[in-house]
Amino acid sequence: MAPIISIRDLTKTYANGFQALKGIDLDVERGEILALLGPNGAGKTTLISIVCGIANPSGGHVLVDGKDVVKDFRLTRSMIGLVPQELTTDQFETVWNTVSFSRGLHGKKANPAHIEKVLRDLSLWDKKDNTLRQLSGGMKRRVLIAKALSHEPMVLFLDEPTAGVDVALRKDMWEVVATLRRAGVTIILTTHYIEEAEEIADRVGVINGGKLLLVEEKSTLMRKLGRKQLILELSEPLPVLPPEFAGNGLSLSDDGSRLVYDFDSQNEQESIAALLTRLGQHNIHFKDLSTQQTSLEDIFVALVGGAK
Ligand SMILES: Nc1ncnc2c1ncn2[C@@H]1O[C@H](COP(=O)(O)OP(=O)(O)OP(=O)(O)O)[C@@H](O)[C@H]1O
Repeated sequence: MAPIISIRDLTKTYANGFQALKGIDLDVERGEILALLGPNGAGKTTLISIVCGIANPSGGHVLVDGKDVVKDFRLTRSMIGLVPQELTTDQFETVWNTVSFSRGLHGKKANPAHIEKVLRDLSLWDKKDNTLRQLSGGMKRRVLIAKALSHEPMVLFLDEPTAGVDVALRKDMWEVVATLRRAGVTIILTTHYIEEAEEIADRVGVINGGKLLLVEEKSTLMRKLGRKQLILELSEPLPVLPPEFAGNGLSLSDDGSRLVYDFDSQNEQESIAALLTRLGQHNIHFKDLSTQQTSLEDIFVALVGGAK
C-alpha cells in the first residue's frame, strides 16, 4: 500500500535566511509508530509544521494520502491530528465541550457517538463533565489527544508527548499510544527521550541540523549500529593479555580476572566462535560469560555527535 505520508526533497529556509530543513526524504507507512529523534533546533517542529500545513515549504513536496499539503491544504489538514505540547484551551470549559468543539473547528458535523468513543478509549469518559482545570496533568494530556482525534484523523502527530512529565505519567502515555496503534492510527512523535523511542516506536528517524541522518526499523538500527561486549570471567587470572590477542577489541581487566571483547553485532557468531576457539588453544579458560549491548542512546549520541 502507498505510504500515508510521502515527503520528497523538502527544504525550509526561514525569512532570516536560516535553512532549517535541507532536503528531507521520508515515507511514513500506514499504521506504524515513527519516532523522530533529534536535539534542540534539529528541525523536528519545522518538519511537522509543514506536514500539518502550518508552515510553507521552500522546496520539495509533501503528500498525505496522495494529496499535496499546499495545494489540498484543507483536505490534508483534516486527515491529521496534531497534539501540541501545551494545553491552550479554556480551563473553565468541560472536557466534552472542548473535544466536541475541536471537531467543529475542522469543519466536521457533530458526532456524539465518535466523541464518546474517543473519550472512552482515553479513559476520560467519567471526566466528561469536569472542567479542564479540575483535571490532573495526565488527564489534561489525554484531553489534548482526544481533541486531536475528534475529527477522525488518519495520522496523529505527537509533539514531545511526555516532555516534563513524571515517570508514571510517561508510562501511562505510552499505554495510550499503544492503544491508539492497535486501533490503526498512524503515529508520528517527536521526542528527546531515547527511552521513549526505544519503548514504543516501530521505526526511528534521527534528525539533526535539518537533515534526516537515518530512518530505520528500531531492531535493524540496533543490530546495524549496536555494538556488543562479551565479558569472560576467567578461571585463572592472567598477568597480562597474551600478545597474540592484542588489538581486535580484546582487553584484560586491571585485576586480570576478566577478558572484555568489543565486537560488531553484525558478524557476532563468526567472531565469537573464532575467539573462543583461539582462547582454548592457548589454554585460557573461563568460568562464566555475559554480554552487554549498546542502547539506542549510545547510538544516538554517536550519530548526532558525529554529524556536528
Ligand atoms: N521563524 C523562524 N525564523 C528563523 N529561524 C527559525 C524559525 N523557527 C525556527 N527557526 C530555527 O530553525 C531551527 C529548527 O527549529 P525547530 O523548532 O524546527 O527545531 P526542533 O527540532 O523542533 O527543536 P526543539 O526540540 O527545540 O523544538 C532552529 O535553529 C530554530 O532556531
